[in-house]
Amino acid sequence: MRTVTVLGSTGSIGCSTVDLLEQARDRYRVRALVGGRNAKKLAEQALSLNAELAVVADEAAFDELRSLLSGSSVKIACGRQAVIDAAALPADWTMAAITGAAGLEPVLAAVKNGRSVALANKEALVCAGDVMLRAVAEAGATLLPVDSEHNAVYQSMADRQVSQVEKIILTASGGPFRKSSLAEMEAATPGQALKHPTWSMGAKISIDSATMFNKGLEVIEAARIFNLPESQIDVLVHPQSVVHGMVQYTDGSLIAQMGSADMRIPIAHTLAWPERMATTSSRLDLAAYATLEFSAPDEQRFPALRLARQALRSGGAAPAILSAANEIAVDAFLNKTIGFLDIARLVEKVMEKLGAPPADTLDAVLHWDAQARHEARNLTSTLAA
Ligand SMILES: NC(=O)C1=CN([C@@H]2O[C@H](COP(=O)(O)OP(=O)(O)OC[C@H]3O[C@@H](n4cnc5c(N)ncnc54)[C@H](OP(=O)(O)O)[C@@H]3O)[C@@H](O)[C@H]2O)C=CC1
Ligand SMILES: CC(=O)[C@@H](O)[C@H](O)COP(=O)(O)O
Ligand SMILES: [Mn+2]
Repeated sequence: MRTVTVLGSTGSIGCSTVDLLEQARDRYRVRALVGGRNAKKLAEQALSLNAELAVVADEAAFDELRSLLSGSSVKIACGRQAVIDAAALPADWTMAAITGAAGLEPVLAAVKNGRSVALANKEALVCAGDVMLRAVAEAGATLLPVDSEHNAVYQSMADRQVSQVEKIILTASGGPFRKSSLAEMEAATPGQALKHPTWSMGAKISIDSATMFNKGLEVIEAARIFNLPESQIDVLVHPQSVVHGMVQYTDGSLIAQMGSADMRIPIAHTLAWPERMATTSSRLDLAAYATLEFSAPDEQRFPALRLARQALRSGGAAPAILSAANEIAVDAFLNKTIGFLDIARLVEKVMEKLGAPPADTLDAVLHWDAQARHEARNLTSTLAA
């Protein structure tokens, strides 16, 4: 039996992970499940999987969790430190699926165990790349990419001919505004922006897909995971989301990974790695697709890609600043405080103000994350006025 922990078990990736674990009860024992504030879902999952521990980050949700799990053998805890402590419990495999920089310290705690960490939480690697990769190396941990594009590239590099890689290609659906004019995007509502054309995901990443900050964050994530410069990471808009990522080798071979738009496929790849496990996910019916389209992204309508590439080239805290400012801007857009195109405007302004100071320690990353949030909040109120 392998032991597993799921950080962010109540979210979109977390629920897909729990679904896979429920189908393979004989192979995995659940050490800890961690949620933000959804005590009902967390309790249901903990009972279904007979988890040793269930932790809810929000202390206000603790009483509900306690009453839902009273009489069961599941231990319970709450609060930020309890989340980090749960992540630190030794588990053979940990799913890191808390959204945003809130997931950073829990991921680092899991990495320190020196086992396998399946990384969905791209913001953690974007904001603290050096710190995380150093921790992975020091602990001898294995970082397995869950993000569909990175998992695709990882699978396409299975023969490990890394020195023969010319470039990698991340595909992008183009989001709900792929064909929209700037005027339409200026007036876009949260409801429209949340409607992803191909994937069903949490709110934050759905908005990131609509602005294409998701792809920008993914370029930075790929640079960290595959140790490649920004110039060797291409983005290709592919509205069908059938091809998830590709690796072009120096001999001209282009190896791609394909699959239906179901995150249980890459999650299963990391859960069973280095073996494979069966899933019930729908199989691709390529004959049902008349065409597969590919085109270059439009950086005029989607400045997020340019900003992320700039942050990656600048280095230091620039990616952390971009990601933190984006988190605040996405919240403000969802709360209808700012408009859709204001998200990128606000991030650019915060980047201009804070630049790219050094960030080679966790404290420095957290400091610049906090500064960026502060600047972004100030700008949000200016835009709202
Ligand atoms: N969804 C997808 O298909 C993909 C997601 N990703 C990445 O995976 C991560 C998760 O995305 P997704 O599942 O969509 O997001 P969701 O919003 O659906 O889920 C987020 C999870 O994190 C929990 N959470 C939020 N804040 C905290 C906190 N402070 N402490 C502990 N737990 C917290 C939430 O708990 P609760 O709901 O109980 O409040 C929930 O379990 C993101 O980084 C995203 O970019 C990457 C590729 C694909
Ligand atoms: C499923 C996944 O990995 C998401 O990151 C997805 O790629 C988002 O879609 P976009 O390609 O529109 O950003
Ligand atoms: Mn992705």
